Amino acid sequence: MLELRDITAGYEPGRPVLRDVSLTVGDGEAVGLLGPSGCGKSTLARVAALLHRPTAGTVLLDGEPAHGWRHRAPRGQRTAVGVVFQQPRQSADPRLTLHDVIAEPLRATGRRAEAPARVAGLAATTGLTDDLLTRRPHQVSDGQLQRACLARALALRPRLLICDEMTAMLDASTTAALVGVLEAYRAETGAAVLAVSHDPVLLNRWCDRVVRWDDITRGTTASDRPHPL
Ligand SMILES: Nc1ncnc2c1ncn2[C@@H]1O[C@H](COP(=O)(O)OP(=O)(O)OP(=O)(O)O)[C@@H](O)[C@H]1O
Repeated sequence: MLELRDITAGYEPGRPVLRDVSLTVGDGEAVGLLGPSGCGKSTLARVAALLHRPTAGTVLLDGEPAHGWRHRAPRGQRTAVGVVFQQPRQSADPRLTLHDVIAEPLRATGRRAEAPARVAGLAATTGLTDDLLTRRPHQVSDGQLQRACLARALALRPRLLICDEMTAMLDASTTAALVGVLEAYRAETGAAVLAVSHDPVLLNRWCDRVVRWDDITRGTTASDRPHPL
């Protein structure tokens, strides 16, 4: 489903935060990626989701190399992948109602007509009531907003879900609810998952296989570099 080959990526020329990282997620497989804070997990997740262009290496989705990132990614590749980030408030437009947050991918792909039925179904799946759907992000809790972000990630029925510390800021019951939603979605659709976290207990419970950052990188990482004084 997803193959990351010798990925090098960063934010400033000549200063990669990760180097020569390789990782594969098979069809229908749930892979956990475990690593310390700051090593580059989120950066790699963004590369895998075609949101951040690597400086070197290849991203393959279903064996097809990716050539475009963000809005330049081909629609077929972009819509095959759903992403949930750690901070829902940074990834949801504060002007939109939760209904419209969830419907965003449908609107962006010209499928607006499907939104009412699809959003209602996703809201039920993720435990959002009609009342919450009419509110804006600042009028709901982090957990409620993250439920909407997960619903948004599922809106186009992705075949790969990338969850970057999806539950890091949530309480135990919301964490269990969201992981339950994902497991039900996988059971129904056979989708694959790449779950990024620094919590081994969660990843071991949730994933078929857990890989450690040190096992997938051959080069130095941000955390290896000396900090400037
Ligand atoms: N937009 C950015 N611009 C510049 N540097 C960044 C940016 N995002 C991340 N970095 C830097 O890249 C390095 C890796 O960050 P990244 O968020 O990928 O790590 P992480 O393993 O996901 O960390 P955490 O577990 O704390 O979320 C860090 O040194 C970070 O400061």
